[in-house]
Amino acid sequence: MRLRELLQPLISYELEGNRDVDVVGIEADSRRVEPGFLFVAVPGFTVDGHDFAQQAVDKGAVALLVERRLPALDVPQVVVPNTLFASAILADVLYRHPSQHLRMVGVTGTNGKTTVTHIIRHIFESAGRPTGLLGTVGGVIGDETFAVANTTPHAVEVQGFLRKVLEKGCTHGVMEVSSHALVEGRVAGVDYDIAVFTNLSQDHLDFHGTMDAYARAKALLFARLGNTYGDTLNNCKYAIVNLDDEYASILTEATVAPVLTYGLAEAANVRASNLVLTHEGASMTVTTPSETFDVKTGLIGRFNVYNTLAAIAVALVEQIPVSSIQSALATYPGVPGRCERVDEGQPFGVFVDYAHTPDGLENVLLSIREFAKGRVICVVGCGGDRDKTKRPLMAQTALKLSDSAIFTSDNPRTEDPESILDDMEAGLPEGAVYRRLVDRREAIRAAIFDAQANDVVVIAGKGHEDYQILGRTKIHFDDREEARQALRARLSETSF
Ligand SMILES: CC(=O)N[C@H]1[C@@H](OP(=O)(O)OP(=O)(O)OC[C@H]2O[C@@H](n3ccc(=O)[nH]c3=O)[C@H](O)[C@@H]2O)O[C@H](CO)[C@@H](O)[C@@H]1O[C@H](C)C(=O)N[C@@H](C)C(=O)N[C@H](CCC(=O)O)C(=O)O
Ligand SMILES: Nc1ncnc2c1ncn2[C@@H]1O[C@H](COP(=O)(O)OP(=O)(O)OP(=O)(O)O)[C@@H](O)[C@H]1O
Ligand SMILES: N[C@H](CCC[C@H](N)C(=O)O)C(=O)O
Ligand SMILES: [Mg+2]
Repeated sequence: MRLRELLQPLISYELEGNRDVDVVGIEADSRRVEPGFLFVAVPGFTVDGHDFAQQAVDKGAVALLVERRLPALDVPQVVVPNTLFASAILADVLYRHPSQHLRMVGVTGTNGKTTVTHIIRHIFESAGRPTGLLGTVGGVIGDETFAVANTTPHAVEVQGFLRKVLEKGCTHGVMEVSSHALVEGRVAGVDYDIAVFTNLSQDHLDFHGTMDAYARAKALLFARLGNTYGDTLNNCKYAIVNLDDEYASILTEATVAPVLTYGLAEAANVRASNLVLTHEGASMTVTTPSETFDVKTGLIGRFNVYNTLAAIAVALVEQIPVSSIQSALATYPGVPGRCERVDEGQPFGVFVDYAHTPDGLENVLLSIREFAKGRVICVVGCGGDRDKTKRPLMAQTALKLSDSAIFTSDNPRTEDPESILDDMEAGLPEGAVYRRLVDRREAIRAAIFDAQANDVVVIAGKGHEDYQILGRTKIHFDDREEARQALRARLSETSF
């Protein structure tokens, strides 16, 4: 595509050089530039991408998107105020606006995004609407899966993925939209039809600074929905918001689109009542302005009632028949690494879960306590190079809501694993009883060797992850495999 065509939707930019060069790709990492690419110079948190422009040109970049003009480079330079946002718009143009040809659902919130997007995809596909999915666990189109580096990747990856979704014949796209992505404009070129808010609680304060700024980041998704209600179905935009969350009004006030609320509160448009929560799942009655029906799901815990309601609300605005929603929920297999059972025939429960925030941990432990007949044993750690303020809170939650807490490493990244554990311990009261085992394998083993009949072991924080990041190295590590190995060893030694 010629540079002049690519730049068409940009409102304000300066360009020196030939507008007619042919651009075949866009890339913000000089190391991945190929001949014919436009290189995007991003002033990052660690280094400044402008310093790599020469390297990009040497590798064949035919144009540069920059925030300041760079001297002595013999390719056209497009100067814009914010290269991240501008590159997101250009990626949408390069991939020929895939989101405009799909019904696009974006799900944001601190916890539950992965779960809600997976349930939505399952309902859509069960109702004959092929749906591409993008999020923490990866990209999914039909039977194909694609690895991703981030929950919401860079704009070029997002747009390239959506183009694939469209080309594979999908009618819908559903994706997790992280607050980082919203602030950095990774989805600035995506035309969402439905925005969903799950909840907001403490996380990522290292990035956003305050809860207020974090909430405003989430609201960006809702601010972008237009007010085309009443148009053809393809143009209807909806905001779907958890009314029981204390931040709900920030989201509803941010949008001009019609709002459909969900929750347990009387006032919610899609409301659940008659909840029956067991170790096998949940059943509930769902009331909407026009009908009342029962649903059953294999997902455990009150928080999953919210996730289920969010997905039901989306399905309803997409006019999926209630019977289809009911049968899809009843057969939903669950999300990898979210309350995933590990069963080797032992007489106690073992769950691997992705709770990595104080609220996530509280929710999963409270849910498990509701049905655990014996003790709850919790193995948990906190990620390095991430929000430090959540560490003491997660340790307090684990101590308060479990009978035996074992603190260990999550992904320490470039931090000293022992000092992350020190941060966790700093929140604990004098005389608190817990164990500290920095080696995650040892911690999982200790929990499984400690468990007695009817106890429940919860291994929290890493869920589906099949790696551990130590320093800058990624090693293979999977909580489910580790639990299975420890269970086999235990069962070979102990007869219950
Ligand atoms: C805080 C954050 O958003 N960081 C992202 C950011 O990193 P950064 O600003 O430090 O990048 P940098 O290293 O300074 O580099 C600046 C620019 O120079 C370029 N560069 C760098 C070196 C070089 O040799 N050549 C070159 O061109 C880089 O490609 C980049 O464009 O830009 C990088 C390139 O796009 C991202 O990979 C990186 O995400 C990292 C991996 C990350 O872990 N982000 C997390 C915090 C994140 O985004 N998480 C959210 C939330 C998850 C959730 O809660 O659901 C997510 O969506 O995953
Ligand atoms: N609605 C919810 N409210 C509170 N906690 C939840 C909710 N849904 C899930 N959780 C907890 O949070 C963990 C992560 O859930 P999930 O992966 O769906 O969230 P996410 O928003 O995608 O997380 P991430 O920010 O890492 O992408 C789960 O394993 C569970 O412990
Ligand atoms: N999306 C979350 C995942 C955290 C998972 C946890 N295992 C960790 O590595 O901190 C984040 O980027 O903060
Ligand atoms: Mg996720």
